[in-house]
Amino acid sequence: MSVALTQTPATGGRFRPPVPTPPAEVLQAINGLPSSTIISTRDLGKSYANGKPVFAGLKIDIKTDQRVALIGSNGAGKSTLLKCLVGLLPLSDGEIMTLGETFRSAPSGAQLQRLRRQIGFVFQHHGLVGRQSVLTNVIQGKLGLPGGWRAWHHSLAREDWREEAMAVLAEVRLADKASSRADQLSGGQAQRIAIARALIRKPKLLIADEPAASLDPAVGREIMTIFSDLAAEHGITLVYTTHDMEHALNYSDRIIALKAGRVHFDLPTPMVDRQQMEDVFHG
Ligand SMILES: Nc1ncnc2c1ncn2[C@@H]1O[C@H](COP(=O)(O)OP(=O)(O)OP(=O)(O)O)[C@@H](O)[C@H]1O
Repeated sequence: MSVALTQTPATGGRFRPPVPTPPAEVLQAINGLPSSTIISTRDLGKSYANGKPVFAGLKIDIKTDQRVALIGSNGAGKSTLLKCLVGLLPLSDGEIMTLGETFRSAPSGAQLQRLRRQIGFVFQHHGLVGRQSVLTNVIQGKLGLPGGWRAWHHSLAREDWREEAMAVLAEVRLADKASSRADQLSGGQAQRIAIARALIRKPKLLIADEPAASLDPAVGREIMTIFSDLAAEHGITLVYTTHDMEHALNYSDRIIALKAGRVHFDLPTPMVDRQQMEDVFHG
């Protein structure tokens, strides 16, 4: 415990070797977070068909309501890990518990369905249907939920879903675009709609893979602010990948760094200094 608590917070410290993860009660005391676990992994390993391990022996525990930045240089395995955690990619080794579903290799069909109902996804490319309206795109976030066939078009949707869609559009400050075609939006606006489409599922867990990577710096900061604020406001656990140090430092409660197939550090964000970050990307 003393190792973690004596780390120099924030900027400018000298490089130190990988730091052990503080115990759960220390993380909780620092962040004031509840202690229920939303994701827990044991000895997690993943190799693709070429056999080369992307990572091995990973142990990660994520508590509810945390905003977690998963960082690492290109090819470090961030996207692979994120997809494994939610059952979108099969594991090679180990075990995962996500949202109460425990699986090895891959979740069962029923587990996957339960997971998908509780998770919102946002990817680097927004994946909106360009020729459809913003309102329809947001309502399509309900696909896969009970009665989800009504989400194919806003004209089929239940009245309360249309109201929910307008409410989440207001939260991303784009209610005035509800009837615009999605292909008439800027990249930043489209990503805000993708966030609204994830939020309408009322997810417990929001997964975002490089959500700001293809946006210019100012718009990227705006998107990260929306993510971080909405997750905190709605009590949604947010796990996002980034290779932007500022996006990791400014919008998370906790940073997990992957390097050379291992967890290089796993710390509350205020305890991470810039030199440690530099070492992840350039060391
Ligand atoms: N479908 C695949 N088949 C084989 N190898 C893959 C596949 N997807 C990813 N990889 C390899 O796995 C490693 C990790 O890739 P991954 O995309 O998870 O990293 P990342 O940290 O998200 O990278 P980036 O920041 O560039 O997106 C890389 O070496 C990549 O080439």
